[in-house]
Amino acid sequence: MSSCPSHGLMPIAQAQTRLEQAGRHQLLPVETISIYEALDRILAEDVIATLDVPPQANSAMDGYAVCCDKFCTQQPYVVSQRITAGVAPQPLLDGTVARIFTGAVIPEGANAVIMQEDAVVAADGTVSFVIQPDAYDNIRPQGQDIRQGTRILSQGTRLSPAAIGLLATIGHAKVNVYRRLKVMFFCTGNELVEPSQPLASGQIYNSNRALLASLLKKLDIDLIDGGVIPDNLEATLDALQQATQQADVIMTTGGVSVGEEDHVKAAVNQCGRLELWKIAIKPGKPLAFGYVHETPFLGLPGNPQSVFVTFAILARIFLINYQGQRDGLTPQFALIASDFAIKKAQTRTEYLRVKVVHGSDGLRLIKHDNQSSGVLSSAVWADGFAVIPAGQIVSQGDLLAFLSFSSLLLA
Ligand SMILES: Nc1nc2c(c(=O)[nH]1)N[C@H]1C(S)=C(S)[C@@H](COP(=O)(O)OP(=O)(O)OC[C@H]3O[C@@H](n4cnc5c(N)ncnc54)[C@H](O)[C@@H]3O)O[C@H]1N2
Ligand code: MOO
Repeated sequence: MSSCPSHGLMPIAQAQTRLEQAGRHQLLPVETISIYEALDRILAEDVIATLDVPPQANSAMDGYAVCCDKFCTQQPYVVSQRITAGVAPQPLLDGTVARIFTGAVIPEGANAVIMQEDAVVAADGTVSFVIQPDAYDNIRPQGQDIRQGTRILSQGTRLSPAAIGLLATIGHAKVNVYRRLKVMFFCTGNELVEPSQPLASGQIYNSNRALLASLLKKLDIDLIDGGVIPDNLEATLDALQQATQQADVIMTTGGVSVGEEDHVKAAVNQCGRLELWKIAIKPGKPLAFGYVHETPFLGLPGNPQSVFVTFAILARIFLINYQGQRDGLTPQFALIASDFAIKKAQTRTEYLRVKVVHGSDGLRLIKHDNQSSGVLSSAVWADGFAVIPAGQIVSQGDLLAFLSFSSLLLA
């Protein structure tokens, strides 16, 4: 295990690269599904358009299709045909106009559409116009959206509502995607009690189970909830080994620190190998990554806020790469002025829970007073994380990288 020599901790960027490479090394099978089931799934092939969209030039307005060469605004025109959306028009007769509606195909011989608001219909049914049209006015040309033969979506795209709409635009009812990633997850700790059960002295409610399940669902992961593993090595070994039969990836919370009641690391070392441990991240330092036999394993620290941060900053990278995602891998961040100061530099890069507020001179980041790794309420209050790189102090007004929760969690 390589690590940062000064503090025995691996820099976050190095851990992220290792996790990305490990995730890319894995391959999921491909399946064909309906586009109506495909939201948030990962495309397993490039999609090439087999037709132009729109397939024919059509009208952008309700009005009249005209030929604007030799056009005269004073002249009354005979309306020689009526073209509605969905029908094939006849060629436009010389010296006439066609009544046309939005989305209807432009007839051969017409090269502009005049809106009906700019037309005057006489009692005899002829039409004159108050404007002189230019060629292509109010015409949506063939292939304006998509040209036949172009790649419209790339392998590795997470299918958004717009991407699914685009597949339908070119007539695809089905799409090839990677099978959903199966993650089996466990919480560890003798102190844990499930919500709704009575709480005895020394016990706490298991919040990581609900938290981690929700974080995984955000990535469209197929969950297997393994429940709680008690704090002993045999139970931990059993649970991890059984999980290799059921899941693509195993995740745990807790038990990765240095106390003799922390058995997860020891169990992974016994039935597999640990590749990463101790990252320069605050909170979340004891994040562990390795393999149980050959099944990838992610051990998140037990503190609920450490679960949230290590999931968003580290585990997510491994998971989305394993899912096959190759676009949008880097969360978007904004640089926003800090409304607070940090006078003491840290040895770990810190992810502070902050809110974005409107100050008199623009946006500002305010931080919650309680940044403890055991605290979840400040994460509900916050909009995202401000990143304070290891070794840096912050003065009021400094620009900080702000990562919104939505950019981190919507994959
Ligand atoms: N001597 C040292 N002690 C600790 C170090 C260290 O470097 N030296 N690191 C600290 C840091 S940083 C962290 S983070 C924690 C991580 O410890 P573990 O991953 O072993 O987690 P646990 O000890 O099992 O639990 C920590 C904390 O979180 C609570 N917890 C655990 N699971 C849940 C759950 N499912 N729901 C709610 N809360 C949970 C648990 O009760 C503990 O309070 O280690 C430090 N110690
Ligand atoms: O790294 Mo721990 O998560 O600071 O509390």
